[in-house]
This record gives sequence, structure tokens and C-alpha cells, in this order.
Amino acid sequence: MRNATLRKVPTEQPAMMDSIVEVRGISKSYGNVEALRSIDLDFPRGKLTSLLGPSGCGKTTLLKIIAGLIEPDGGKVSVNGREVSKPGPERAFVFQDFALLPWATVLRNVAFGLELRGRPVAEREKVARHYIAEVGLSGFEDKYPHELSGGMRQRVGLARALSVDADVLLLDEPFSAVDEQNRRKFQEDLIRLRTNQNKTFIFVTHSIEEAVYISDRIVLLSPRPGRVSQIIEPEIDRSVDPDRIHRDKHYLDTVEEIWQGLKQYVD
Ligand SMILES: Nc1ncnc2c1ncn2[C@@H]1O[C@H](COP(=O)(O)OP(=O)(O)OP(=O)(O)O)[C@@H](O)[C@H]1O
Repeated sequence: MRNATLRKVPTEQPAMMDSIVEVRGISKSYGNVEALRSIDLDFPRGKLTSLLGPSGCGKTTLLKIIAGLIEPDGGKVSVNGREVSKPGPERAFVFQDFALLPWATVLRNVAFGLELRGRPVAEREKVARHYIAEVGLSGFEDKYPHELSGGMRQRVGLARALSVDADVLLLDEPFSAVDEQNRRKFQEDLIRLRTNQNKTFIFVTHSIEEAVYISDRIVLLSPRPGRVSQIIEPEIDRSVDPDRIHRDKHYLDTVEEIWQGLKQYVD
């Protein structure tokens, strides 16, 4: 396979990049636990960026600060050039535990974000049906969350995030609760959605393989207090068969190189 190389990017970002999310000097402590120290990051528009690093290095904290769900102690986050301090319609958060309404059908769950925004029922159901199809759940509109597998519930969460038409989708380990088959399938869907929907994805994962497989860029955070230690662009040609990518030497070398850098932090 051609065109699969590891590219390291300076952690000081070039000013010319079209970034949709800008993080400047973000710090956060919980009591005397310093989670994040002075994070500066730019997230390119229309790309998928993964946050990767040892357990407890502040990945989820950073994602929630970008979402406006946690207030930082210092620094600021801008989205589309505008400083943000609370959740807003241009960002949608897909929770690790799905956060679905157990008493509502798939259709209602997916349409829920639009319902909160007071959109008419016909419009929100039309949009919801569209995204239910996009994530491969057509035919399940009238099911309830307890009737679905973990992977399907995760898709409902993603469809809900897509249906509110946010520019930025924030995903906190979306595949952690699903089995390997569903994980692979969902990764492929995410790559397709990223291309078709032209959304910006910011993605927290524990998995080096997953990060290399799906990401346009990978931000490696150092152990707590989390700081940006490296930015990597694994230039993988994703137009080829996914099974070929997983066996490709460049893919495997990239995974190995990141692992060599991270393994010192594993007990
Ligand atoms: N609400 C909280 N109160 C106290 N400490 C917290 C809180 N949330 C997170 N922490 C601590 O802050 C640090 C960063 O946590 P965070 O969940 O952001 O890291 P993470 O990199 O996402 O971790 P993991 O990979 O294990 O999910 C950890 O040491 C965690 O224990």
C-alpha cells in the first residue's frame, strides 16, 4: 500500500492551519490533583483528531472542557473564533455511557436534541430518520434502548449528535463498551461519516491501533499533569480495504512507534 507514513507535526501549530477549535493555555486541577497543565492545541476543521495518552493524563477532562461541561482553572477555548465557556449548538458530545433516555424510542432519542431546541415534530423526525439510516439503524426506530446491543446504543448516541448538526463532534471512548466486531464496523462507519458529513471529530481513545486507524492526527498527552507531548499525522490511505490497512507495514510501524513512546508509562 502506498501513502502510509508517519508524520510528526511541531507541537507549536502553524498559524496558517484552518482550525475550528483553538485551545490556549488550558489548565485544570481537581483539588491537589493537577490534571492538565498549559495545553495549547489547534484542531483542524473537517478532520478527526484523537487524544491519546496514559490513563489519567486528562483526556476526558480536556474533551469536557472543550464541550463546556467542565470549567478550566486557566486558559480559554475558542470555536469558530468565538470564545466558549458552556455547551453550545456548534458542539455535540457523545457520552461513553450512551446517555440515552431509557423510556424513549430510538427515534425519539435521536430527535431529542432537536426537541430541546423546540423544532417541530415533523422536521425533527425527518432529520432523525435520516441519521438513523446514516448510522445503519434503519428498522429500529421504534425500539427502546434496552432492546438494543451496546454497539447499537452507541450508534443511537452518534445519530443524536449528528442530527443537531453541530460542527464539532466530541466522542469520549465511544467504542469502549462494544465488542471487537462492532468496534471495527463502527470505526469504518466513522471514517465514512467524517468524509461524507464534513464534520470535525475530537475523539478520546485508549487504543493506539484505533487512533492510528481512524485519525487524521493524533495528539499524544504526557502522564499527569497532561501536556502535549507529540502530534502525529498517520497518513494512511483509507480508500483501500480495511483489512489491508490493519496488515500494512506502515500502519503497524506507526502503532509500534507510538507504543514505544507510551510503554514507559505503563506499570
Ligand atoms: N471529578 C473529579 N474529581 C477528582 N479528580 C478527578 C475528577 N475527574 C478526573 N479526576 C482525576 O484527574 C485526572 C485526569 O482524569 P481524566 O478522566 O481526565 O483522565 P483520562 O486521561 O481521561 O483517564 P482515563 O484514560 O483513565 O479514562 C485523573 O487523575 C483523575 O483521577
